[in-house]
Amino acid sequence: MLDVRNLQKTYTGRHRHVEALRNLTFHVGAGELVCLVGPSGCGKTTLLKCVAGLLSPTGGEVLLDGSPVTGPPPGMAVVFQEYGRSLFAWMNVRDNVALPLRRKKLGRARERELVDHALEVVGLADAHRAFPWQLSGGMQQRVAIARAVAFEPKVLLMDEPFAAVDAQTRAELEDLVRRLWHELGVTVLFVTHDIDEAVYLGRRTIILSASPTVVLEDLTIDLPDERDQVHTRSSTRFAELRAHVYEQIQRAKHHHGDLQAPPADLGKDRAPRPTTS
Ligand SMILES: Nc1ncnc2c1ncn2[C@@H]1O[C@H](COP(=O)(O)OP(=O)(O)OP(=O)(O)O)[C@@H](O)[C@H]1O
Repeated sequence: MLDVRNLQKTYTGRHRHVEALRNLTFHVGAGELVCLVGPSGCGKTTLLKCVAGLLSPTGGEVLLDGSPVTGPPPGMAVVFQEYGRSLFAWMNVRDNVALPLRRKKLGRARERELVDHALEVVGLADAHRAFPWQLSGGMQQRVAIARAVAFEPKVLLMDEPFAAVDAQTRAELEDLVRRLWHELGVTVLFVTHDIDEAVYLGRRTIILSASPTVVLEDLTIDLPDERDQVHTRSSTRFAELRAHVYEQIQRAKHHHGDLQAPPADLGKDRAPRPTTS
């Protein structure tokens, strides 16, 4: 479905060159939910923008179903962290959600159907006439998610979408993403700097090194598929995986792409079984 091959990105300015991504290769299968985690400034947003076709890589390529991504592909939707900036204050919830559908020219009835369904699944059916500034941060982020859902994407890219909401709202939104992923069968690439979130959400977590960035580890999250905030997070396996990702991130902070990635520490009893795909 989604292939990132030898992706490189160097920002070139008049006085400054920043090699953000050195060499990234990974594959996301259809219907997977994969998290990307790494130290602050390691290039997560840069990577996501390249995948979304919003930024041209310096080298390598992104393929969606075998076709190179050279601009925003029709089957992709992105949810950014700054929901406040992605919603238009002068449009009500319904119009904000409907906005990207306009260029699909689906006809009014179908558009209404998609918007109603999207608002229903994110739990905002009653708030469709409200304006963004009348909603809490968590509700505004739900509107941004509804907008992505209404678009019926094959691939949903999420860039630290819950970084700005409180812990309780974050937990609710995490469960919402898992539910949507299950119900819609959409492929999700989820960027986060939150280690718990990276373990809780998906079946795989890709751990990135510090910039210039390479893939440090592609870790299988072998938690049962039925997850909930209380039992999953208090399970022994969750704690083991969390500790492992934490240690890897600590290592990642000192590990730049110019070094050979050392193998994951498999010697300890509690170490998870990392896989590379
Ligand atoms: N437009 C730009 N011009 C020059 N350098 C940039 C630009 N955007 C990002 N960078 C640099 O590229 C590197 C990666 O930035 P990026 O925002 O992708 O990292 P990140 O992992 O998303 O950061 P954070 O965890 O803080 O959100 C940083 O060194 C940053 O300064």
